[in-house]
Amino acid sequence: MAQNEGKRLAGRAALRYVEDGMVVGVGTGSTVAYFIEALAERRDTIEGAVSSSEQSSRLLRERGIPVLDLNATGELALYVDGADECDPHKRLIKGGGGALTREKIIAAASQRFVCIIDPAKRVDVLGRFPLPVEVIPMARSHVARAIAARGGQPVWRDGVVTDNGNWILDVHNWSITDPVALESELNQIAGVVCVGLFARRPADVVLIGDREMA
Ligand SMILES: O=C(CO)[C@H](O)[C@H](O)COP(=O)(O)O
Repeated sequence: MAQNEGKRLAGRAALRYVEDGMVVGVGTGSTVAYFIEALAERRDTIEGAVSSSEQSSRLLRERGIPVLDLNATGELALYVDGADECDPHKRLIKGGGGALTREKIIAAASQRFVCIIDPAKRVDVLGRFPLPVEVIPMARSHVARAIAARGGQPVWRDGVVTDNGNWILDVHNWSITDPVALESELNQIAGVVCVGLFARRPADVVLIGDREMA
């Protein structure tokens, strides 16, 4: 299956989790763009969406879907987002699109996290995709040294500024055998805003193309 077709199928398949009257949490990326396209067909039946990025907010508004403030909506029933990697325990690497912090906030505030991926995103062990870490700009070198001391190879995503005004380090060559422990450990480094590991709060449902992962 071509990768884009897998993304399109997954984006559409997530519609079956959308219920009337919902406020839907919406992630970021090319797979999510397909979901937003499908969600537009339901725009008259839902209340609106909470968006994880300026990019998704723009797409939602273009499709006539109201973008709501998470501070006003309370907890959400559903969050739909893509991922860069997914292991057999539904733990994820996210943040290839740079929206990891807002994505993690919405995932934490949602009862059900439906992750939509194409088959190429499945891995046995996380870490082939470089792990994104959002950092406060003045802490970039400090965090990079701390990560290097733990065996990772951080590379600054030079020129990229997140929606929160921060920078991103992409950590290469890490075979992440204990993602829950690593997520906790990296969160302790001063200057780290968010780690793109979604292991402490994994996805609840993973749709690979239009098929649900067991
Ligand atoms: O985490 C993300 C953005 O921060 C995306 O979900 C991830 O990068 C996958 O993107 P795509 O659907 O374009 O392959």
